[in-house]
Amino acid sequence: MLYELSKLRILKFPIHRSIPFSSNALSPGTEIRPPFYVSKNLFSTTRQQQTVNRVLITGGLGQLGRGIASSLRSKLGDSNVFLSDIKDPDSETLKQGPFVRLDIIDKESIEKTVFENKIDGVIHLSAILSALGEKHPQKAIEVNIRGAENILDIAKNHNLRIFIPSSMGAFGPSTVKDSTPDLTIMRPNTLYGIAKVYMELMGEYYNQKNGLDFRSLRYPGIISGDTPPGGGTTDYAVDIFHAAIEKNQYTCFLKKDTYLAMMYVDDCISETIKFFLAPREQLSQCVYNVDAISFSPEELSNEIKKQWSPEFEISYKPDYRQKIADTWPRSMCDSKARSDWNFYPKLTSTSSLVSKMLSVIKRRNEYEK
Ligand SMILES: NC(=O)C1=CN([C@@H]2O[C@H](COP(=O)(O)OP(=O)(O)OC[C@H]3O[C@@H](n4cnc5c(N)ncnc54)[C@H](O)[C@@H]3O)[C@@H](O)[C@H]2O)C=CC1
Ligand SMILES: CC(=O)[C@H](N)C(=O)O
Repeated sequence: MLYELSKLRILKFPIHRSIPFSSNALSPGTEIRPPFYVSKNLFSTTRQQQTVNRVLITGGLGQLGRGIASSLRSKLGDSNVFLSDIKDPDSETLKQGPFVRLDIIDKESIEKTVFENKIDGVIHLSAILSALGEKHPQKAIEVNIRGAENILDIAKNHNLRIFIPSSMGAFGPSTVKDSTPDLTIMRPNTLYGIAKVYMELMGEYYNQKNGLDFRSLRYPGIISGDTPPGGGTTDYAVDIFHAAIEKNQYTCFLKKDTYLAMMYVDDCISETIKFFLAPREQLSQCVYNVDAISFSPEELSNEIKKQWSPEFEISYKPDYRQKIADTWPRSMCDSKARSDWNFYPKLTSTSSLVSKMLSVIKRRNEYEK
């Protein structure tokens, strides 16, 4: 079925005129009412719904959104998963299910979408990633901090289950770098990391105080062959494959011995959906580390040489992203995720990752010819 953008795009707003907030502007006895879809703590502070049936995904046109939507649609039904983004989708994406154009800063439109479509779960992916955030600090604050505040507030007021990915970027230079535990020092020095820590703490606060069903996973760098990464410090581990296939050469923006925690996109998606749909009783905490593989650019390039071409050449030209990478974990301890809700990534070696990435990109290039 083709879901028409124009039908779902919020064009036919009920005209909501703002009432001047000076008491002089109101006649005595005037009642100030918020629009019908704006609610305030409709639900008791402890009630949590047991299932989710209709889900809104924000920031859904980035590296992870379409894959998460497609996997969730296979479980909940195509029409029950609403993809949204500030960007417009391509026609292929529109064919797959409902799409709404939403800016995460526009709280009123998000709340209206939630209300009108009987949304009971949110996967909030809108973000400005680490490297982009250091280049555009105001944008990072706006999207990562104000955006998270908006969506958490809506989830609290409408009793929605909410999943927001955190990141290994929530850790900082003073955090232990190997097998970083769930609970440890968190003093990140990027705007991205600071926003993630704030989001985690606000989610946990609403969980304790208002019973919000808040869930978060601290992802490592996510590696995908068919969707490009959105401006992070771990992007090299995707770019290197495209460069190898296209020109047998890559200039890496990190030093050759920079180890970072990583995960293949299929594992990220399947484990995220498992976690999002898990019964709340299975979860002993709101935020969990998840991890799969750790490698350096040199190790990755040696494996590419082995599996793709011995002629593949890599050179190193570290830039501002090196400073960010130096503050992040080489690996994270995810034992709690494994024992509580059975987190189980399938792709856990550099050689299997390289073989998977090469086959996905080659297949995609063939298809596009
Ligand atoms: N991809 C990765 O390696 C990792 C991702 N994460 C987290 O997972 C989540 C999703 O990540 P990706 O899909 O990789 O990010 P991405 O950068 O590829 O996509 C983010 C999306 O947010 C949208 N967006 C930006 N400003 C917006 C606004 N004002 N309103 C609505 N949408 C807006 C963008 O258009 C984009 O489609 C983010 O929270 C990210 O921090 C965490 C760790 C690793
Ligand atoms: C690990 C992340 O959060 C992301 N990939 C980034 O590099 O910013």
